[in-house]
Amino acid sequence: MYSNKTFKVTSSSANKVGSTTRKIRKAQAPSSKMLDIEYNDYSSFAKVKLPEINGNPTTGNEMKEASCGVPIIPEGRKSQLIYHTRTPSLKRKNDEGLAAELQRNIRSFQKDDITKIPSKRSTICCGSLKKLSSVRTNQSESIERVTKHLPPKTKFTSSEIEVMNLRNEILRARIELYIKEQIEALNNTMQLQDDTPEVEYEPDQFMVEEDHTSYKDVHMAEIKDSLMNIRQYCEAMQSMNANLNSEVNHYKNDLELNKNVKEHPRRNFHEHKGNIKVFCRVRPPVLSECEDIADIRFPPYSYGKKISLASIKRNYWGVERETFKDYKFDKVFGASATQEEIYTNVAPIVQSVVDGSNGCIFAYGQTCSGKTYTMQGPQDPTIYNEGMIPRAVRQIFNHVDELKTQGWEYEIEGQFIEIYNDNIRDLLSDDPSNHRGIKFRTIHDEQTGTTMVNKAKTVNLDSVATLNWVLQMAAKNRAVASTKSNANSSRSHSIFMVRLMGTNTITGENRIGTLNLVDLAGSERLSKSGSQGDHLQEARYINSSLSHLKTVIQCIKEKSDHINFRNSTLTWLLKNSLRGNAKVLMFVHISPLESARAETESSLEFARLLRIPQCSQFHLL
Ligand SMILES: Nc1ncnc2c1ncn2[C@@H]1O[C@H](COP(=O)(O)OP(=O)(O)OP(=O)(O)O)[C@@H](O)[C@H]1O
Repeated sequence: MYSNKTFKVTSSSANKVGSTTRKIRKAQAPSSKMLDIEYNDYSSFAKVKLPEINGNPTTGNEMKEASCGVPIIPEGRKSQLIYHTRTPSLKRKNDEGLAAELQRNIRSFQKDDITKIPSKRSTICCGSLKKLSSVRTNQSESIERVTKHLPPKTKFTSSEIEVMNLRNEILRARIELYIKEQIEALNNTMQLQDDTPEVEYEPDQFMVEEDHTSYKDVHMAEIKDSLMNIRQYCEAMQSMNANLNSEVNHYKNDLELNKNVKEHPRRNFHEHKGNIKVFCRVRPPVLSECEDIADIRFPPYSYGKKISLASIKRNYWGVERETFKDYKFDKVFGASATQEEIYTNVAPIVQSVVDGSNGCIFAYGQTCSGKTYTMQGPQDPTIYNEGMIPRAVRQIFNHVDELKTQGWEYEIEGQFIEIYNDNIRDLLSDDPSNHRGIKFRTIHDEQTGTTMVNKAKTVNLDSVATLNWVLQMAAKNRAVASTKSNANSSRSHSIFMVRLMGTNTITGENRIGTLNLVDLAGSERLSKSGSQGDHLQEARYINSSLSHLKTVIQCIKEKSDHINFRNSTLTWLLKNSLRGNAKVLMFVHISPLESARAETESSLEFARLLRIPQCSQFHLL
C-alpha cells in the first residue's frame, strides 16, 4: 500500500534538496521500492511520495528519517514548514515519541508567517547584493584608509601638468563662455526693456497692492545681478591672469639666471677652466723662412689641444724614421689663429679683474717666437691685428661704462715697468737715462691685495688716447739688446700693470682688481744665443727668473703651504696676482723654424711641466 500523500522537500539550497531526496530514496527503496520522487534540482522543492507501512500512513518517524534534517512540507499546505532536528538513527524507525515530536513541531510551525521566509532566488539575490555591497564598503573603507595616510603630492609628471593645463584652459574657456552668455542675455534684456512700453499693471492682477515696482524695475534688478556676476568673474579672471603672469616672470627669472651662469665669463673661467692654464701659439713663418720650416703638427684653427713635434730618428741599421712627440695644453692656436681669436679666449680673465679679482697673463717663448706680437701687436697695429694689451684696456673701458648704470664708478690706473737683470725700470719715465740712479721698490698692500711699484710713473687710464701714449712710451723705453738670434730681441721682462678701484654709489660696495700683462724675455739657451759678457749676464738673469717663475706656478698648482716669491724680482712683484683666487694664464709661443727645434722643444717641455703638478725641477741652463 502506498500513501498518495506527497510531501514537498524544500531547502535554501538546491543541493540540499537533491541530497535529501536521495537519502529518502535510499532509506525507503530497499524495502518497498515504492518511492516516487518528483524534484527539480534547481528549484526550491521536491515532491516526495511516501509509502504506507502496514496500512498506516507514514509516521513522522519515517518522515523524519527521510528528511534528515531538511524541511518536509505536505503538499497543499500554504505555509512552508521548516523542520530541523538531529538526524535520527535508522534503528529507531518506529519511535512513537519522535513522531509525536514531529507532529508537534509541524503544528507549531503552521502558525509561522510564510512571508517571513524568503524565496530561494530572492535570498540568492539578497545574498549576492549583500556580498557586493560588503565588498564595496570594504573597498571604499580601505581606499579611505589608504588616502588618509597618503602624503600630499608635490611632484607632478609632465602628462599630469599637461592635464592640469588643459583643465585650466577649459576653465578659462568656460568662464569666457559664461561671460559671453551673460553679456548676450544682458543685451537681450536691455533690448526687451527698450522695446517694452512702461505699463503699470493693475495692482490686484499681478502685484501686491503696496508694491508699486514696475516691470522695468524687475528687469533692472536682474541686470544688476548679472552685472554683479560678470564683475565677479572678471575679478576671478584677473586674479588668474596675475597668477599666470607671476608664473611666467618666475620662469623668466630662472631662464635669466641659467643664462647668466652659462654666459658669465668670470664664473666660466672659475668653474670650468681652473685658475692656472697653459695655452700654446705657433707663429706663422715669413716668406724668407720658407726653406727652414719644422715639421710641427698643430690644429688648423684654435680648436685643438695637442701639438706634435716631428723628429727624424735613425735605427741600428741606419734607416731613418719620423717620430712625433705630443704635447697637450689647455688650448693650442695654430699659425692661422687671429689676434681676435686669441683675445676671445683670454677676455674672461680681463672681465674678472673688473669684477674684483686679480689676473696675470704671461707671454713665454724663445726670441722671435711672437710674444710681443701677441701682447702688443705689430709695430704699426690696425684694429684687426692689435695685441692683447690694447684690447684688454678697451674691454675694461667698455665694461666700466656698462657698470655705470648700476651705480659703479671706477678709477683705472696703470704702470708699465720692466725687469732687467732682476732690477725694476720704469718704462713710462720721461728720462730713461735716469734709470740707473733710481731704486724702484715693490709695495704690496695686504689689505686690498694690490701691488704697486713706488717711484714708477702711474698713469690715470681714462681714455684710449692715454693708452696709446702709454704703449708708445713703453716701446720706446724698452731695453733692447742685440743678440745673434734677433736684432731687436728684448732682454727684459716687461709688465703692464692695470689697477681698477670700483665703488658702487648706490650700495657702497668696493672692488679692487689688478691685471698684469707680462711679456717675458726670450727663453733661448745660452749656447744658442752665443751670449758673452753683458749679454751672458742678461741671459743668466732671464733664465733664473723664468725658472723661479716656473717653480712658483708649480707650487701654486700643488697648493703648497710655503711659496717663496722672494727668489726673484719678477715673482715678488707678481705675488698678489699669482696666489689666492687670481687667474693665471701662460701663453707659450713656438717658432715654426726647423733651426729653432731645440728651443721649441725646450719651451714645450717648460709649458708641459707647468701643467703637471709635482714634477721635478726643470733647469734651463
Ligand atoms: N702671429 C703672427 N702673425 C704675424 N706675424 C707675427 C706673428 N707672430 C710674430 N710675428 C712677427 O714675427 C716677428 C717677431 O715677433 P715678436 O717680436 O713678437 O717676437 P718676440 O718673441 O717678442 O721676440 P723677442 O723675445 O725678441 O722680443 C715680428 O716681426 C712679428 O710681427
